Amino acid sequence: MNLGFIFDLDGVLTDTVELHYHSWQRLAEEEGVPFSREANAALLGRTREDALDLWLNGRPCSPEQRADLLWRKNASFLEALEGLGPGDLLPGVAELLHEARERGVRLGLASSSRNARRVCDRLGVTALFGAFADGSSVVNPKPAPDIFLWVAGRLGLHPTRCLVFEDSEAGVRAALAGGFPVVGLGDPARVGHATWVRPDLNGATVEEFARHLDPLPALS
Ligand SMILES: O=P(O)(O)OC[C@H]1O[C@@H](O)[C@H](O)[C@@H](O)[C@@H]1O
Ligand SMILES: [Mg+2]
Repeated sequence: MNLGFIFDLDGVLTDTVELHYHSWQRLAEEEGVPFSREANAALLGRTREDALDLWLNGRPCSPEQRADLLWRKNASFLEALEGLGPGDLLPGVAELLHEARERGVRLGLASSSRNARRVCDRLGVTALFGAFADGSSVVNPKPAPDIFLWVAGRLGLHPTRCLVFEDSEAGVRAALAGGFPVVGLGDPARVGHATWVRPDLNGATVEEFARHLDPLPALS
């Protein structure tokens, strides 16, 4: 089918947002600096390095300290990942992925995380994606559109034929900048500028999204 779905990972397919948050929070406690859930919202969709800059909030940091903080943050995240399994897909995700596959919708994954493959392997969904991009795939990260354009290219589809699913402000901006229609998932204060907004993917169907795309694809 001449239609693609491109998924962000953290906060869209699974709730690793919470694991990233706890890793940054733990680092903040160890360093004796402030951090909050509100501050964490700005880190969503950002690469580890860009997230560190936001976490530092202007505090000075040497290259050696940066490397140490990044290593510790990731070590703590990897530790938390050990408990992750196929049961941790968010509500509606497994159903939507499998319906899309059955109907021939081309599936792509576009995540800023360099742990994306490890996370998808744990969730048991890696093989569903015809194109897979992680935090090492493009030079310019979200909110630049590059990662979505790269995945659409690998799927062989024009951006207007691919629907992006995102939970972060940076990700929604990236998709819109690339000319993609985008479904923003979660708090409208964060993703309200998306083409459509939904609380999550619970109850989502291919038909619901496909009918928004012009020209309408024939669903078999
Ligand atoms: O540290 P990692 O696993 O490479 O992840 C980088 C980023 O990946 C994104 O998917 C998350 O939304 C961000 O919160 C995270 O900072
Ligand atoms: Mg996300």
